[in-house]
Amino acid sequence: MKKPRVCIMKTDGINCDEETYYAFVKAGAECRIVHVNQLRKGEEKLASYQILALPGGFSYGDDVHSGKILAVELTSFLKDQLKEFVNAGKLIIGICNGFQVLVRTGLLPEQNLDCIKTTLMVNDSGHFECRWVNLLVEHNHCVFTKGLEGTVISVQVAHGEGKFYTDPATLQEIENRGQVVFRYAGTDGRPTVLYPYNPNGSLNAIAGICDSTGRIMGMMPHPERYVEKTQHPNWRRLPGNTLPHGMAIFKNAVEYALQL
Ligand SMILES: NC(=O)CC[C@H](N)C(=O)O
Repeated sequence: MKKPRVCIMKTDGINCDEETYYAFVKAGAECRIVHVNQLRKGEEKLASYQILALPGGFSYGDDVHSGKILAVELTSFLKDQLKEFVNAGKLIIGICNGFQVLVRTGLLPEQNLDCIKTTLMVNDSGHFECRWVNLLVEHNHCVFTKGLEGTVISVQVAHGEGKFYTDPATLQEIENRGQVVFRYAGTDGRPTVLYPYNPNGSLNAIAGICDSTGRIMGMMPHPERYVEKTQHPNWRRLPGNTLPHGMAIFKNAVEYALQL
């Protein structure tokens, strides 16, 4: 069977590309790590892929603002290719720094490459947060979380600028359209704005959102860091049949991309 192709975008400072590669290969995809300069020079084309993954890391050292420079590169030099990719019904996932890039391009929340409506700002704690958190998966139309809706999953966060923030009207729009995919949850599985369960002070406990088609998704936590059972610190105490929680996200993407 033909495997969907994933373009894992790389540039200076990105450091989760190999883990993302591993997760997508495990989910059944064929992956290539593509430097943004290869796309800029025309050596690679987004059109030859079905999934675009923007991995975590510190692109350009988080200079100016995390994800900003890569976002400007994408909107300045690859705008037409990105539009074509999105209009073809393909999938985009942004993880952590990738989510920061997606909001700064305007692809999230609403596929509008000329309008930035949301941001990810410095954590309320004022420092980098690197640990496991619980996420409640919302019931919505997101392609990546099919079958996970209503469950609470464990994943890692590792960021300094992860506080989801926007103006009240946009927040309301995102909520009304059901674009919230993940919320930070307490030990009872309910969304919370309280630290440390909500690691950054995100509005409405938002940890990830998608666009209105459900095909573009960004999240601050790292699902690619929980695709093997033994990556969980408590794995010996988990029921034997527990699937690593991050895996479903990559499997859903690959399954959807098979039809493209
Ligand atoms: N792990 C990451 O992607 C880091 C995200 C980002 N550069 C931050 O610290 O906010």
